Amino acid sequence: MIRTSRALSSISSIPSSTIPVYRTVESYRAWRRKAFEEKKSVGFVATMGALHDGHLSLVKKSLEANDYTVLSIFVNPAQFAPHEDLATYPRTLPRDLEQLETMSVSIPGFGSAGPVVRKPTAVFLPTVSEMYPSGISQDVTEQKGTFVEVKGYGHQMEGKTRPNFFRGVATVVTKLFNAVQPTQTYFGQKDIQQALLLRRMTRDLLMAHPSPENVHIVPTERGKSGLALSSRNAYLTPYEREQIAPALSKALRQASDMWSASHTTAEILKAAARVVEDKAAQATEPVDMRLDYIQFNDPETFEPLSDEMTRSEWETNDKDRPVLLSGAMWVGKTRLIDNVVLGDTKRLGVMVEA
Ligand SMILES: Nc1ncnc2c1ncn2[C@@H]1O[C@H](COP(=O)(O)OP(=O)(O)OP(=O)(O)O)[C@@H](O)[C@H]1O
Ligand SMILES: CC(C)(CO)[C@@H](O)C(=O)[O-]
Ligand code: BAL
Repeated sequence: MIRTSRALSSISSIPSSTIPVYRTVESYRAWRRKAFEEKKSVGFVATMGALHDGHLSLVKKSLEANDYTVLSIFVNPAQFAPHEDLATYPRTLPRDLEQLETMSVSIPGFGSAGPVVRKPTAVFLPTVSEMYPSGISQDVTEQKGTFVEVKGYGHQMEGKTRPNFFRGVATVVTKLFNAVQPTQTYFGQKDIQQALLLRRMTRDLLMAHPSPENVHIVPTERGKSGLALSSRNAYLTPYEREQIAPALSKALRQASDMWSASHTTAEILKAAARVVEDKAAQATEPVDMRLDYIQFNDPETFEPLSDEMTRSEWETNDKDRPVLLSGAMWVGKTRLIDNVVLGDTKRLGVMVEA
């Protein structure tokens, strides 16, 4: 086990934690060098904090497959548009560290060796100036320095409503990969376009840490109502969370059934929009809910399927290729997203559920 106590000693404002917390690339790299020397694998989960069971499912996958697991917590200004919620984004560091401290997985030992218990090994918690040495503005026209764009794949789906979002994500994740140097990394299916785009980025940039085949996608963790867990759910009132927000996953489930029954995408999207409209009409408390989009998209190009496309026709063209069915919905000022992969999820590299 690598000794890391020095990592904590210079940090006064960080809650005390049994997991070493690194605030600088330099201090983290000293630890990472030793892991390289020991030939230990390092799994990595990138987050913006406010951890929930969705994040923890990614950490669990990493613990199961790697000697060490590193999680980053960084609320990245570059992926928020100036009018978005950077200032109010939930920040719950003490609780995040507590949750990580309670996590462990037991790995069966080989031969006479007993089981090995693995716990999260390190948290990377950089400051904004550490991540953006040239400074960072949320206004793209004022930005200076180096940015990463995955051209042709960031303007559809989520990118339509959030035009500079993927530029901000690709930039920060490139920096995080350069700093953390992971062997394997884990992203959530909830943000499916992000995960697929980042895998493409590792391929286009010839990355080795991680290599594209080591960018894993973990299925979406949901509450009992079907609502996808998300840090932004914290913005919702209990009524919105329990009664209103689940309309999005309900609309997607119905759309998925209609796709199986080979309706056209146009028919399905109309019916899906009605699920959300009906929920708004039936609300017993004043709510402001609005569908942003529900779409069927090609998982390779992210382009929308034609209005007349049906499952039978899609499968005639390319039998095993999955389709992305995704959506976004506003509940007041909170924007929620969700998706379902139609067809063989394994072909997109989505891991099977535990
Ligand atoms: N419900 C979930 N199931 C599985 N993975 C998830 C889930 N929610 C988030 N993740 C994944 O966790 C990683 C970090 O996400 P992030 O910190 O932005 O949390 P989030 O809940 O997605 O926040 P937000 O509400 O801002 O979308 C991403 O790879 C994301 O896809
Ligand atoms: C990948 C990520 C941590 C980059 O800031 C963020 O977009 C997220 O949490 O999904
Ligand atoms: N999970 C995606 C992060 C964002 O919406 O900014």
